[in-house]
Amino acid sequence: MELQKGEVPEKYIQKDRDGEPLDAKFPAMDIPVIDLDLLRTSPTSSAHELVKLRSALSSWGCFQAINHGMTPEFLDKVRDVTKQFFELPLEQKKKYSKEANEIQGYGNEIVLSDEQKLDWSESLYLVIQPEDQRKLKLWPEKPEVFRSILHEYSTNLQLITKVVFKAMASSLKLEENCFLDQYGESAKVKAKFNLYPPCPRPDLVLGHKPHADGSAITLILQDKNTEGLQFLKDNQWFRAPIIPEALFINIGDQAEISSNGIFKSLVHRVVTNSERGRISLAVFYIPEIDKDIEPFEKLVNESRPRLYKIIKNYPNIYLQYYQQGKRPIEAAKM
Ligand SMILES: O=C(O)CCC(=O)C(=O)O
Ligand SMILES: [Fe+2]
Repeated sequence: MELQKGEVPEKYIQKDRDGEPLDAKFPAMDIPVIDLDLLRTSPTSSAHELVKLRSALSSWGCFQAINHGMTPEFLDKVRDVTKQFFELPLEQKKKYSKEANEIQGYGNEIVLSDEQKLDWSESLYLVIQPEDQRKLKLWPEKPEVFRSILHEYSTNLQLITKVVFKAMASSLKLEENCFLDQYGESAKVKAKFNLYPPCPRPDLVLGHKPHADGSAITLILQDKNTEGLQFLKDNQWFRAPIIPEALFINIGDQAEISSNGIFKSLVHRVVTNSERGRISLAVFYIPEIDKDIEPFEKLVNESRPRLYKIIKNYPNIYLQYYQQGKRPIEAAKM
C-alpha cells in the first residue's frame, strides 16, 4: 500500500515502546569522520586514521567516510534518482514489484507473522554485484538515468569496500586481505533504496524497526536534509548525524564475527517525521554463502577467547532468528 498522511492504521503502531515517544530528541552519536584518501596513501599518514577507525568500530560500530572518490554532485544525483523513482505513480513502481518469495524488487517489508508491526516505508531492493546476478527487469527505466547512475555508484562502491576492508584489517594488525579472502570474490552486494514518507504520528510509528544488519558491512547514503537513523548503545538511542558529502558505514553481524567481537554490529532503527519524508540508499556487502565465517585466529588468545563459532549462509540463519524475534548473531555465539 502507499502510505499517506492521515490516520495511522493499527498495524503500524509500535506497542513495546519504553514510555518515551519514538520521536524524542536523542543525543547525536559522536563518531569520527575518516578520510579514505589518507588510508590509501603511505603507512605513516594512515596510522592516525587507522587508530580512529579501530576505536570507532569497536565502540559505535560505524563511521563517516569522506574522500571516498565520489563527488558531492554525483551523490546528489544518486539521491535525485532515488527520489524520482519513489515519486513515480504507484502503477509504474509496481512494474518492479517483488514476486512471491522474492526479496528483490519494489514493495514493503516482508510480513512474517500476523502480529508483526509494519514499517512506515517503501523500498526497492536490487542485487548490484556480482554483475551477472543483476535482475535488470527490476531496475527502473524511469528516471532514465537510474540504471547508469546505479551502475556507476556500484563501481565506485566496489573500490571503496576494498579500501575499507583493508583498513579494517590493518587497524587490527592483520594481513590486509583477510576480510576480503574470508568473504570471497563473489560476495553479494545488494542495494536497498528506502523512502520514509512523512508520518502523522512519528511518536508511535517507526520507519524501520530495530535490527542489526546481517551483512559484513553496510554503506549508507543518507538524505541530505532529514535525519532519521538512530543507533542503540548502552541502552540509549543516538542520532546518526548528516554529513552530506560522506558515506555512513556500519559493521554488520558477519564482520563482528570475523573480528571476534572487536568490531560491533549495533542495533539501529529509523524514526519518522511528520513534516518531511526521508530517503536513503543502504548497500549491504554480503559474504559468499558457502564461505566459513569465523573469528580470525590471530584475534583469539587467552585474554580474548573465541566468541563465535563457524557459520555459513548467514542470511538463512538471519531470517530464522529474526522471525522468532531473536538477535541472529546469538546463533553464532559459542
Ligand atoms: O535508512 C537508513 O538510513 C538505514 C536503513 C537500514 O538500516 C537498513 O535498511 O538496514
Ligand atoms: Fe540496517
